[in-house]
Amino acid sequence: MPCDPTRTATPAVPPPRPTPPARARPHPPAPAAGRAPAPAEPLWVRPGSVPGMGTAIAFEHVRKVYVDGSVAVEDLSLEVREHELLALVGPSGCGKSTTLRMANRLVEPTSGRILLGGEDVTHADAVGLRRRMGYVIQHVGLFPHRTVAQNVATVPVLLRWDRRRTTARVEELLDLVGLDPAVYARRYPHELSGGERQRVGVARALASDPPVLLMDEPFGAVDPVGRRRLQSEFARIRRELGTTVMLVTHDVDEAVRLGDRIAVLSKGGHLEQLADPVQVLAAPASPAVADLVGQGAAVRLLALGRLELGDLGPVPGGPGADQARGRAGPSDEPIALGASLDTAFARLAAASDGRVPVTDSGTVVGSLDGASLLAALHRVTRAAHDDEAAAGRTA
Ligand SMILES: Nc1ncnc2c1ncn2[C@@H]1O[C@H](COP(=O)(O)OP(=O)(O)OP(=O)(O)O)[C@@H](O)[C@H]1O
Repeated sequence: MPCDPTRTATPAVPPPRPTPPARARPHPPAPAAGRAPAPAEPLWVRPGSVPGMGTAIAFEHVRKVYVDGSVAVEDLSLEVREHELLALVGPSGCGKSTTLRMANRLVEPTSGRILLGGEDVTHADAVGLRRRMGYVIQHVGLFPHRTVAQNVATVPVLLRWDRRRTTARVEELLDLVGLDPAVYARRYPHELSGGERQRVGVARALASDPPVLLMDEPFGAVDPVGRRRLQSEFARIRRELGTTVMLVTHDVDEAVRLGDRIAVLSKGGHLEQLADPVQVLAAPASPAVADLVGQGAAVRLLALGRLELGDLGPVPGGPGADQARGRAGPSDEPIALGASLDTAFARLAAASDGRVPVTDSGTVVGSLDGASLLAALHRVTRAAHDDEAAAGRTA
């Protein structure tokens, strides 16, 4: 992950945030027994929000040429919507990290404009800008001689929060990322596993509740199982906080699992496609995207598609049903309408007779077999093609 060597990612003090909306998070985490009471003001003020409400970050014709003449990003225009997670994927060296680092000016753009919440920050004070954005990188960069609690408290201390508020915040964050403060707060980074260090890095980046979080291969140093767990926990945290996230990853599965939208880049920061995960998988906009999503696209789509009524065969035992095969046996546990297609696939594979009853609010509304699963997959793919075509018409 190359960068301008003169620049650092020192977290610092964010400007005051606007008064939170009255619709604060409905269930703030309760402080654990025996801990310092939570301060009167809510620690989490941003409710989980729907993406697409406005533009959080806009890149306008941004270009980066490094001092040795390498053109990392030729001419990139891209918008990150408020509250969405935009995943940047693409082959090694295509300019993902450069793009991310231009957002917080760890790398200075050569030309073009970058807007944060509508404000042109291309020439704003870079340190001040970084104070408004969390930043998580693969090798977390925890301070080795500070405890976990001190690491997480880095920004609150810079913000001169009082001790009680800082302690409450640190404990809340550690709870949030699944590390028991009683066990972990006093440990040092070398006393943690890679996955635990990664969690501390995420907690530290979230400590001041930044509206925007930049993440560069944040789970890259973790083994596949731990990575999967971290991803789902992070997805949950993000849903709760409504943080806007720009995530760089090599891992298409990670982009599909976490991204509201995916930006596929090719060499020179060329934007090949910017679309939701289903569209990228089912309707790749160019051979470069098709190449990136590869042979696994159909399997990945299974995880994204949902079972709908129109996909189903007749109700087992109902009119028109194949009576010989139709009735659900005790081992054929029904599956709910709206279940993900990969769950449906797994259930079907285990079914005693290749058919699974499907229920809606407890009532059997149809049955699932191989043909219906295929129909569902085709439906998802067709819809993605239609959406992509519509996007092309309006572009
Ligand atoms: N400080 C630098 N000086 C010169 N060239 C650089 C510098 N940083 C990056 N580059 C070049 O810019 C291009 C884009 O690099 P960048 O790190 O943004 O790509 P990437 O897509 O994040 O790659 P990876 O996935 O391998 O991390 C590459 O060709 C790289 O060699």
